[in-house]
Amino acid sequence: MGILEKITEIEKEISRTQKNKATEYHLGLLKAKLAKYRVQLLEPSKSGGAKGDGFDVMKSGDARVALIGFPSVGKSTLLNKLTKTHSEAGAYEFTTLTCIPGKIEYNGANIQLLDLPGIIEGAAQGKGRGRQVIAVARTADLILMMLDATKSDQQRPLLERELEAVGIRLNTEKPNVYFKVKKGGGISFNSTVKLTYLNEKMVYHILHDYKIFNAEVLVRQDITVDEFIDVVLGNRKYIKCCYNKIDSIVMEELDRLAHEPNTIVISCELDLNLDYLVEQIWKHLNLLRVYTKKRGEFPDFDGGLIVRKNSTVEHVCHAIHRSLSEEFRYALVWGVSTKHNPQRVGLSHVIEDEDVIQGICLQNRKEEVNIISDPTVLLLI
Ligand SMILES: Nc1nc2c(ncn2[C@@H]2O[C@H](COP(=O)(O)OP(=O)(O)OP(=O)(O)O)[C@@H](O)[C@H]2O)c(=O)[nH]1
Repeated sequence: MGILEKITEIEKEISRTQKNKATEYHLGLLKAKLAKYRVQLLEPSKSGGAKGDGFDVMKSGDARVALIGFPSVGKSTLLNKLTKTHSEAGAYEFTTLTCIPGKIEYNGANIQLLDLPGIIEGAAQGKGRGRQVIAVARTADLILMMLDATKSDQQRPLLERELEAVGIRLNTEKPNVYFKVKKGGGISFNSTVKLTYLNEKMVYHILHDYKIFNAEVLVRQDITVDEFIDVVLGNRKYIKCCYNKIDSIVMEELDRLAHEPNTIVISCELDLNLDYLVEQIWKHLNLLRVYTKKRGEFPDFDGGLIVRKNSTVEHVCHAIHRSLSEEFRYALVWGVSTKHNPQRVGLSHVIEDEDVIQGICLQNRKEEVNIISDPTVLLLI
C-alpha cells in the first residue's frame, strides 16, 4: 500500500471511530501515524516525488519568508514591489511555475522573499506542484499565506485545510512544552498545569510509536493530542495571513478582514499598507539588530549585526568570526539588556534589540580587543 492509500485509510478510520474514553488512546495513535505519513509524503525519496526541478533555492540573508497562496492572488506582483527582483505577473493563472527568490532590505537585514507557484486544492496529496511548494514553504522562517480579498470566503478555509494537512499551523502559538530526546533514562513526563486532553499513558504511547524511548517532556500548557504530536515532530511552521486586492472590495468587508487575527490587508495595485506589511514581517521574524563599538569611539550605527531573538553574546561572536568565542573574556554592553551602562557580561548574556557591544578580550593576549565586523582587523588591535 502506498503512503497516500495509508493516509486515506487512517483518515477514514479516525472519522469512523467514536470519540470516548475507551477509544482515546487508539485515536491518539492513529493521529500520530497520520502525522508521520504526511511528513513522509513530503520527503521526495520516500514518496517518489520530483527532485531538482528548480525548487532548490539557496537559503540566503538573515531570514526566509515564503509567499503561499492560490494562483493569481498577486504573489508575483508583491515580490516585484517589495524587492528588486522581477517575477512574471499575469492576469492568467500559474504565471509562476518555479520558485523565485527576492531580497527585502529592512533595518539592516536582508530578508529572502520567495514567490512560489500558486497552490491548488489537493496540494498536500501532491496535486499540481503542491508538494514541492509546501516542502519549500516549510524551510521558511515565516510563511505569508496570501489570499485574494475578493474571494476570501472560499480561499481561506481551503488553503488552511491544505496547510494543516502538512503541519503548517495558522494563528496558533507554538505549544509551551519542553521536549528533549535523550540517550538514556527512559521517558520522564511532568506538567505544570492540569491537563484535560493529554496524560502520561498517551504520551508514552505516542512516543513509542515514533520509536522514542528516552526523552524529557515538560508540559506547561493544557495542550491537545494533536499539539503534542506537533511538538514531537518539531517541524511545524506558524504563519501569518495577508489579504491582497483590498482595492476591489467594499469598506465593510475590508473592515471585517482587517480585524481577523494575525491578518494584514494590502493592495499591491495601490501600494496600500505595503510598508506596514514589511514592518510586520520584521516583527514576526524576531530579529534583533546590535551594534559594535571600538574603545573610545562611537558605535557603528550604520553597520550592525542581525541576530535572532534570545541570542547571546556568544551568538554575536559567532556572527563576527567562528574563533572569537574561544578567545573571549568579557564584553561591555550598553542597552536594554543590561542593568548598568555599560555592564561587563559573559558569553551567555542574552542581548536585546539595539544593544551596543564592545571590548571582547582575548585570554591568551591579556589585552583588550574590540568586536568589529571585520575579523582581519582583530589582529591589528
Ligand atoms: N485589483 C488588484 N489586482 C491586483 C493586485 N495585485 C495583483 N493584481 C493583479 O492580479 C493578477 C495576478 O497577479 P500575479 O502577481 O501574477 O499573481 P500570482 O499569485 O503570482 O499568480 P501565479 O503566478 O499564477 O501563482 C495580475 O493581473 C495583477 O495585476 C491588487 O492589489 N489589486
